[in-house]
Amino acid sequence: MEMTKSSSTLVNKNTITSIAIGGFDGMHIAHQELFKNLDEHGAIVSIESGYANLTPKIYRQEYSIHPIYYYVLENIKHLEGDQFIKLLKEEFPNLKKIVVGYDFCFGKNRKYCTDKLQELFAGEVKIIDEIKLDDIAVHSRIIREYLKDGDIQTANKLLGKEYKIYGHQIKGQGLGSKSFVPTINLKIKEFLLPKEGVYITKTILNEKEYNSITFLGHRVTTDGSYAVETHILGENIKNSNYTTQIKFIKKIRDNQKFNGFEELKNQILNDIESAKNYFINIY
Ligand SMILES: Cc1cc2nc3c(=O)[nH]c(=O)nc-3n(C[C@H](O)[C@H](O)[C@H](O)COP(=O)(O)O)c2cc1C
Ligand SMILES: Nc1ncnc2c1ncn2[C@@H]1O[C@H](COP(=O)(O)OP(=O)(O)O)[C@@H](O)[C@H]1O
Repeated sequence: MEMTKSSSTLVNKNTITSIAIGGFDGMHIAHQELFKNLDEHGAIVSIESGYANLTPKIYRQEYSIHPIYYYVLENIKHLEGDQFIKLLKEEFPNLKKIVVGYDFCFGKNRKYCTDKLQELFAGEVKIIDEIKLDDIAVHSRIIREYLKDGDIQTANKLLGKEYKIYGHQIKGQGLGSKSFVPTINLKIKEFLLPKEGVYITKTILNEKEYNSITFLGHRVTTDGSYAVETHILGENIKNSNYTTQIKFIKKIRDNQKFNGFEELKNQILNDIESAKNYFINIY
């Protein structure tokens, strides 16, 4: 049956018969493997540690058709095993099945793991073996490391999608259009930012997706401040109030200090050529 995306605010918890439990920052391919084991009345129980920065809470539902219910780790981490199961049964009275990964632990001092879950829960417990891709274990902390290294392609493989951040447009130095190329300057709050450098990206503005190039880093050649700036390839777009989304595809080069604006401008024009060639070759 074709299922449509359901927000947890619209789904009655009484209808839920299966749940997957975890942190789910990233909604990566291992998380998706858990979700495949849910039935059509399945839900995601997301335990919020406060550290999520790949898919912060309000951005997570986009990546699953199953409704997500959020619980704050601080409020449940003291529970003994039986109290945790009791809570789940109170929350989801018709719960028949729980899906977790091989490393799932819960409760006081994380002393209850999958064996205890099987012992304490009267229904079915499905445990997913460790998911790896090309011998790399798929975990949000591993994906964060690849992003911090600028290895977007590996991060994207593990995510099963292009890493995407959301930001608000802010005013830049006003140098871009005059001395370089026009850019949209962004303020990014909740998302992990990849390593400083220049990236091939796609930018979504007002639901339209554009090919783009994005600089992240300290503007060591101009004012030294940290910036996230996107240039839309082949278009001149005015800054606007739209929330902007950036999808990362590939790093072109590291951040660099240039001897003057002329050199920086020449390099930016080269970067733009590389990005355009990339998009020509994939289509
Ligand atoms: C594709 C691209 C690459 C960039 N690379 C660098 C760089 O390597 N080093 C640097 O200091 N600034 C770099 N910048 C940032 C420029 O310094 C910045 O665009 C300029 O300061 C204009 O800023 P404004 O938009 O706030 O006016 C780059 C910008 C773009 C669009
Ligand atoms: N590589 C993996 N293979 C199998 N299950 C996993 C894997 N990564 C996470 N899980 C399971 O997914 C759920 C969410 O785990 P979480 O700790 O939020 O993920 P991560 O390890 O990526 O931070 C847990 O039940 C966990 O056991």
